[in-house]
Amino acid sequence: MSSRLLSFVGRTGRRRLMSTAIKLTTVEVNDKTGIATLTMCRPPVNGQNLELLLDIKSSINEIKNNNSRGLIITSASPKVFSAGLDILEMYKPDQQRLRAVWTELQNVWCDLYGISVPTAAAINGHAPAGGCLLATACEYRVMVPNCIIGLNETQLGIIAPKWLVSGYLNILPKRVAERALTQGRLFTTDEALQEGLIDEIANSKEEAVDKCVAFIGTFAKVNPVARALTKQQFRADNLRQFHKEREQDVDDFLSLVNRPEVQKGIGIYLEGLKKKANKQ
Ligand SMILES: CCCCCC/C=C\CC(=O)SCCNC(=O)CCNC(=O)[C@H](O)C(C)(C)COP(=O)(O)OP(=O)(O)OC[C@H]1O[C@@H](n2cnc3c(N)ncnc32)[C@H](O)[C@@H]1OP(=O)(O)O
Repeated sequence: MSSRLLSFVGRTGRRRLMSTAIKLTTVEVNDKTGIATLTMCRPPVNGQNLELLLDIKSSINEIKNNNSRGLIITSASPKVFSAGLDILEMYKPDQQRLRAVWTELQNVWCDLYGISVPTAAAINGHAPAGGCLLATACEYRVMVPNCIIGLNETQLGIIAPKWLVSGYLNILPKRVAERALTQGRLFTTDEALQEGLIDEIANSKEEAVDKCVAFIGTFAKVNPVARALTKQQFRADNLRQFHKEREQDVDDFLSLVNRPEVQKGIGIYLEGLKKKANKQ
């Protein structure tokens, strides 16, 4: 949860500042279907800063504990599912915070990847890098047209670690995954469907959510315990490997991000993003 200072005029006529907690995610459970929708709400692009990651984690845990029949993840932004890690967290970073950001990204991934209920991503906008990570941790993906999705880390001079790549490898043939990762390729919606990175295209967010609901509905007559154990069987090796390496992975991430040439690259990339945004 992040906090914001609200200014108001109190009874004495003096202006006061009040700190309020703002959640960057919402969870809504549909009474009829029992399916929970987790919506990311950090405008403009759901950049994954520490606070958003903490809220996603707490929402996944809420869904784990409220007997929901399934989880759909989506975004409140009209054009972007998530732009991935907030690049400002990686540029000239505070070391303790950077460590916490990466640890929470790991937590979000393993909670979403390992949750027993069926999961689906209603990708209602662009989903590069960490956005793609969230989508590929799910069991099903529906995306709106004319957007991009993929792991573009090499374009930023950083390397997606094995646990992050495992979502890709669950979905794409190894050959396609290797080429896409080494190129830092971002797939258009049509290309993503063609390669199997997404399962369906929908014309709107509402249609994407409906298609996710239909996917989760396919398990209605399947024993949920048998389903969950089967899912775990498929995902256990990746999770075991991740837990073995997670601490080393945090150290590797920090030392990579702190390299002067990587800092320089991130700075240039950020400038490019800002220039592009100002031109629009
Ligand atoms: C061991 C090491 C392992 C490393 C593994 C790393 C794993 C994950 C890393 C990441 O997730 S790195 C993040 C990579 N993300 C990107 O490269 C996406 C960059 N963004 C875009 O391409 C576009 O913004 C978009 C998502 C396609 C959306 O385009 P749109 O035209 O709708 O919006 P913009 O005008 O470009 O942006 C609006 C506004 O947001 C700022 N912004 C965009 N993305 C980010 C971001 N990831 N972090 C921080 N800020 C971002 C952008 O600069 C604009 O800001 P203003 O100029 O308006 O202030």
